[in-house]
Amino acid sequence: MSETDRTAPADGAESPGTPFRAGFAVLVGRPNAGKSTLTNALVGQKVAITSNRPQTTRHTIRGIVHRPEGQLVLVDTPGLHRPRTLLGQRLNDLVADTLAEVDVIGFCVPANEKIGPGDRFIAQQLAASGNKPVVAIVTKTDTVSRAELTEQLLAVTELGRSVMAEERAARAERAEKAARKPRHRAAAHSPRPETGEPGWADVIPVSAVDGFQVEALARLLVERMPESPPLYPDGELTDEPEMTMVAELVREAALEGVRDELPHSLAVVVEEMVPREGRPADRPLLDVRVNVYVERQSQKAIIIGKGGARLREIGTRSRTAIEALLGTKVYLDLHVKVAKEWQRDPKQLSRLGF
Ligand SMILES: Nc1nc2c(ncn2[C@@H]2O[C@H](COP(=O)(O)OP(=O)(O)OP(=O)(O)O)[C@@H](O)[C@H]2O)c(=O)[nH]1
Repeated sequence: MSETDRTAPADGAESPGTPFRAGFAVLVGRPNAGKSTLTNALVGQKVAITSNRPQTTRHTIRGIVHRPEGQLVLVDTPGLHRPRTLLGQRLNDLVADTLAEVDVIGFCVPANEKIGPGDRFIAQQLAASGNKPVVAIVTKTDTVSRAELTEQLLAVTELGRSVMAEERAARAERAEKAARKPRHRAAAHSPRPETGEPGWADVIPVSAVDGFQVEALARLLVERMPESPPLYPDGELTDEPEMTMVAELVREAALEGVRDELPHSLAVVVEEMVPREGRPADRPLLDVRVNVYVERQSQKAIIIGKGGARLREIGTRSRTAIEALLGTKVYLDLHVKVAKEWQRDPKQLSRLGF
């Protein structure tokens, strides 16, 4: 892309003297914290796939928020987890890589659930991850009373204060230890002493459902971006390849109404998307071939259902969603395959795009 492509937007909406800001933000939080829904609310169009099952977002999906004063490239990550399987580890690596690349981190904590070990674990990771500002976002405020919200805001603020203070103490201790070792003495002088109250850069309550404070959050995040021309042309909402979004739609439909353990054992790969030949120009048809991978024969049976009923349902539901996404008629060819222990097999993982 040439420099001229990256200059300020043609509408000239920003006021003279105010520098345009652009950069990257990521929303993290435990599964179901409301990250995908908030991404959609900020971007203003459905790009990330939501469902009421945890862990539907395996791929990093970017939404782009355009505002007169700046541009926010939003990366939606999977939930940050304690690693259990290799897949969990991969997800965590993905999260760590993403954190290193962004300008600001939004830490989502739902208003309607007590802060748990999962939240604390993520908060500690964020504190340890270094110098990126972390904005704590209390999500789903429409589900609680004012008093409950106040209580949660205080609890989240206190969580930030405690994890940041612990991290600061740990760093000071490490520096002191290093200073006692003669060969590290020179390096021990370099870290600057940390000043100011430890804690989150900001704490903000939002509701993606009724829109409460979504604009305020967008402004707050844009303010944290570096001065920069827009990174993407106006109007571009996502740069996620269509195939990944199609895979996410099938995955979402396949997870609907099935057992809790299935989400971890399910991967969706779009093998092919090709326009059907010989169709009239005004009535195109897209052939989409998709494989759904499960780990065990028993899981395959769950997906397929009695007499293939569930698979037909999944097909219809995801085809409708894909047609809406791509704006064209779709013929969906859906297959369920068993890929044994794929969660623990690095070769299979990379074949499936993880
Ligand atoms: N009432 C209410 N529900 C919300 C809000 N935001 C999200 N939800 C619901 O909470 C559930 C989880 O939301 P997601 O956006 O999928 O959560 P997530 O953090 O992306 O979840 P993972 O993909 O599992 O990491 C869904 O059922 C949403 O409809 C909100 O502002 N208000």
